[in-house]
Amino acid sequence: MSHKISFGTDGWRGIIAKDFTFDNVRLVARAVAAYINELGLGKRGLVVGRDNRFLAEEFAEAVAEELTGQGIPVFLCCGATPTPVTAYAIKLYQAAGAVMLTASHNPPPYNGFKFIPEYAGPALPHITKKIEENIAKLQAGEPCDFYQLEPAEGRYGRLVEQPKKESCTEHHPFGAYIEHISSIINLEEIGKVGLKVVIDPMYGAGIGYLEHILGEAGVQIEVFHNTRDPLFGGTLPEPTGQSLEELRQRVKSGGAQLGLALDGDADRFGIIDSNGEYITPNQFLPLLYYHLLTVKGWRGPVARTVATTHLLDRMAAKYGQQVFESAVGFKYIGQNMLEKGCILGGEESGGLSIKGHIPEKDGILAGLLAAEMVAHHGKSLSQLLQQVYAEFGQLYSERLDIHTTPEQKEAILKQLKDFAPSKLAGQPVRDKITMDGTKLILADGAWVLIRPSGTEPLFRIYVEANSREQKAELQQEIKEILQLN
Ligand SMILES: O=P(O)(O)OC[C@H]1O[C@H](O)[C@H](O)[C@@H](O)[C@@H]1O
Repeated sequence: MSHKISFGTDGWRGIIAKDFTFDNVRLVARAVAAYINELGLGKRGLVVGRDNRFLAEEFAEAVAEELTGQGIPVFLCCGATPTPVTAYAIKLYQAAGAVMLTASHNPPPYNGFKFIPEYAGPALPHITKKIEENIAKLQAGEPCDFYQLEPAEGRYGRLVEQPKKESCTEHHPFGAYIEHISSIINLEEIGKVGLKVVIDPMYGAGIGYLEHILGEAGVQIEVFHNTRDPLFGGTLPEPTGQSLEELRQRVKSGGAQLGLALDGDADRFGIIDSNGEYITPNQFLPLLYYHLLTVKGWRGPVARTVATTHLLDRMAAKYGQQVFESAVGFKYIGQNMLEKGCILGGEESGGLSIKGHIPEKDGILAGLLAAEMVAHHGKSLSQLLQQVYAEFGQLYSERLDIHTTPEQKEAILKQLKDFAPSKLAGQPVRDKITMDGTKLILADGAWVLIRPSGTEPLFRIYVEANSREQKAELQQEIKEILQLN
């Protein structure tokens, strides 16, 4: 039976054994091979990485087999590998791209397939469209235009030449990635100040990274949830305020300066301050931009999505810099970073990267930057935040995730088409942006955005306001208008 396989906000996701079957994974791998060979890049090879989920090794081997079967050498990463490390390995091996098998922060029954092109950031829609077309052709029994390449030697091309388990680590991009990261982060300064950091890799592919880098730098480390568990301890591997309760407790009870968490494939970050407070991405991104501008002395634009805080815009304005706004998805941020020379790209869902790194979100990098900021300023992140608020004003932002039936979803989408209120919460609507959902900007700078998620069966309502009261009022009004109460 043929399944509809499509690449959403960030890759194809499916339930293991239902949609995410060996047959389908092999099919998508062949479609990727065809795409790479159509470009004439096959000989450069593809990196294959995978997270810690159920049957991860077996799925990665199946992908490697299909790729090598199409004449593409494979750099198979040994062990669970974070998405940003798999992406970095493309640069390291000068490969034509990478396949990353992960369902990121989705529930345990899921797995996923991300294709990362040679620029080492998430694939843009025109690329995934080509892969989807190849999938359809293969499903219909039509041949794709494979280039006739010499098949690579052995099952895994270059890597299978040394298939012994003990030599796997030699091919792990871990060491090179750490060296690269160490050239971006001031580890010396972090090591000097006697920091204590608690780390929660959420049983995911990021196990070992933050603890190794910070530990080597001389930071006192406490780590938990650092064994493989495809059931993620009964929770979701998503580092949000609600899911980081244990990290919060451990930071407070252990007198640590920071708590750092990663999602299932370590491309997203979660940060807990010394007082146990969850620092949201919308708070951390402005802090980081400020750090890059004032401490590192960098100058350059910032890339954010429509759903991300406008506090970044206020900073950019003060420093005479531009802001590039895009639809949700790090693929668009990555593109803006590459094309517009942004020094920071980030989004409210917990993804960021900076100049000098790959255009892919990286939770490990984010955690290390948080440690660098705390070490440099000798202050907690919430103290630093107060400083930023004093200079740029405070904004209150929140995202509500609303579960809908397919019928409700259709009805809301219809309603949104002509959604153009002249006022919201008593403020005139100044602007309407429809690049992803509907965003309404009010005269006083507050804004709301309503959009369907591309990764979950949800509608998201984002609000950013000038006060807590205004935020609540806007949320209530939007829910009433869309009949979501
Ligand atoms: O809001 P959604 O469409 O569900 O997307 C939420 C997030 O999904 C993935 O993690 C993407 O990599 C992110 O770039 C995106 O922000």
